[in-house]
Amino acid sequence: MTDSASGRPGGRDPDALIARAGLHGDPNRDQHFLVDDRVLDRVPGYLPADADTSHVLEIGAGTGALTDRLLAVADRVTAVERDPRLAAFLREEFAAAIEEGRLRLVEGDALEVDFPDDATASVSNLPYGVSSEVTFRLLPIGIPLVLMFQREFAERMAAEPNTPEYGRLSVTAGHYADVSVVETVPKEAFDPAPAVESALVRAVPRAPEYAVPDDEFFLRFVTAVFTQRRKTMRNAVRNTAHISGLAEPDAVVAAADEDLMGARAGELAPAQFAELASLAWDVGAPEAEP
Ligand SMILES: C[S@@+](CC[C@H](N)C(=O)[O-])C[C@H]1O[C@@H](n2cnc3c(N)ncnc32)[C@H](O)[C@@H]1O
Repeated sequence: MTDSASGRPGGRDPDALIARAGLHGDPNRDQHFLVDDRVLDRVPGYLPADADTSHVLEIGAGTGALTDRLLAVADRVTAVERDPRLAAFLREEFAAAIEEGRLRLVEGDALEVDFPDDATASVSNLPYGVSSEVTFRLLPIGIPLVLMFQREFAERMAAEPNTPEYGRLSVTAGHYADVSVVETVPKEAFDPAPAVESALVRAVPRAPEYAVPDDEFFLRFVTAVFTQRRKTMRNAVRNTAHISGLAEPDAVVAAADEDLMGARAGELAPAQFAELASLAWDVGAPEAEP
């Protein structure tokens, strides 16, 4: 593909896009545009080889540098952008793709707009201020994701038990998908440069290797006990009933395996949380709304 506006080989030049948009990224609006062509060109390739790219969803399209690369691999792209100035620019810059029905631009907040029902994958350089909320809107859809995060967040998402990074985020993200960090990205790859390094994560959806009686309760239970990660599970289960919604936390502690109750949350594998959450569901009298 050639950048029709710049004549460069490859996708549209990210610096030229910013110049044409005529604005500077505003960090207060989570605007850090990816300007390293090599990174941009690699991003869509992190989708699994067998991913269906018929309809790719992009959150936070900015000046469209990634949108352009997505249009090169996808049949259709839906791009969400909250900033009206960027949305207006994208409509002009990508008028041909919009006209052809290959690009749909949704101007609005990614936390509020409806995502398309038939999206087959999402590839996004996320607005970091809402990356967690957006990710937990995307994960339950069950499509492959390639998402850029702050590096620390990415590493927490992909962490294994018994590491400092392992926590609520690792277990809850891992409930929906196999999560891995596929590339770390330096600050200089962005304009303006963010305060911290970034990383690209791939999430491949799959059913968890354990069963839980209720997804919502499982996630709530895990969230609750990790608020007391320095305590034994025995104390964490007892002290966090107001979060997990357990009316009878002592009954859970009494019925649970001694070894599990003596461990700390950071030492338990997802399947062990599932075992405990199932027990808690049966004997702990969870309330619907804590
Ligand atoms: C990190 S920039 C990425 C821009 C572009 N995709 C790129 O890679 O250069 C995030 C973009 O998300 C937009 N944004 C910020 N908050 C948003 C929200 N709540 N909903 C939708 N877009 C948002 C910003 O205006 C910005 O364009």
